[in-house]
Amino acid sequence: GTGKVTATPINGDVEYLSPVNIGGQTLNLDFDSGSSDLWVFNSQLSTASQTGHTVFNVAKSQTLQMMTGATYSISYGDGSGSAGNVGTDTVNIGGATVTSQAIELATAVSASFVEDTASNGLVGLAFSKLNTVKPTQQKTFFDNAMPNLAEPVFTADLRSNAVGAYEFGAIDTSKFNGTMQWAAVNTTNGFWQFSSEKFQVGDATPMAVPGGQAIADTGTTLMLTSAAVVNAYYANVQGAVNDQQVGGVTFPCNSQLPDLQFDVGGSFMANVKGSDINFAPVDNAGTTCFGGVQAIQSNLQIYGDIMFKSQFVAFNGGNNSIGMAPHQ
Ligand SMILES: Cc1cc(CN)n(C)n1
Repeated sequence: GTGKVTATPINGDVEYLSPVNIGGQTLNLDFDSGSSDLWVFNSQLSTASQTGHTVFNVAKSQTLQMMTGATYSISYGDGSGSAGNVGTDTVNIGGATVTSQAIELATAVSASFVEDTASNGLVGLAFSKLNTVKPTQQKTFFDNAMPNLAEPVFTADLRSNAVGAYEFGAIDTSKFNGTMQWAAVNTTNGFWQFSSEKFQVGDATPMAVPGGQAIADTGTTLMLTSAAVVNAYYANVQGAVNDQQVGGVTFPCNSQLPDLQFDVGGSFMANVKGSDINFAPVDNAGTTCFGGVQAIQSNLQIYGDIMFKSQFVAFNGGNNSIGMAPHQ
């Protein structure tokens, strides 16, 4: 079968939320190709933590079965996290259904999750080896669904300030331009990881990347790469400054940002539109804007939603490859 759900941008494309049916209850969740736990806000949480959220009511599901002695605890690159117990239930994502999916039920969530009332949990879509359930590690929705999918794939069609889609089991060729190009994924670290050794602005000299590896991460808002690449890119932008106060590079909102090409698997260069690199204003007047490409100190670069807004991406769990093509 196949399944398709909307991916709705929240608060200026900070995250994208999709409806998921769990045991008959529908919650808006954040699909995260950079982690491997499916966890939800639920009726076990303190009233304070539940405030503003749609929670999964553990008493109301006819099909929820608690997994005795199982717990989870996860923390993310941005310092957020959650922990709790575990059950299994039927999960239906736009028609793709798994009857016994591990549902991780938060009993504690970090402040940033409580404050983010649009999101009621995450659906981890990286590799199951990263799943945090103990004593028995659990499989992701995609791993469980794959045998029954028409094709062992899911795609991310994320749009700038517009509703996009996640689809399981099919690649909708009407959603992208030209031929999709594919690269090998290295699953050793449990991510959708591929080699990405260089960036290029226009026809300038390509910039090398330390470590030369990147992950495709729908759960990260920005595109995070080396400081050297970030500085070289924004050197093309009049008035760009690295503003410690704000926490990264800003520039005048009316800047003409150049496109940025990045290497995928050593086999092709994919493009990020300059317009997508203008992430958001930092001041009320909308004079100064925050860059969508920012620096991290890591040999593993993180290509988040800024990249997905320019590229339609297919994740192939059958042969562990990643496909990209410019959105239609
Ligand atoms: C909640 C969450 C998910 C991710 C990316 N995997 N981050 C950085 N934060």
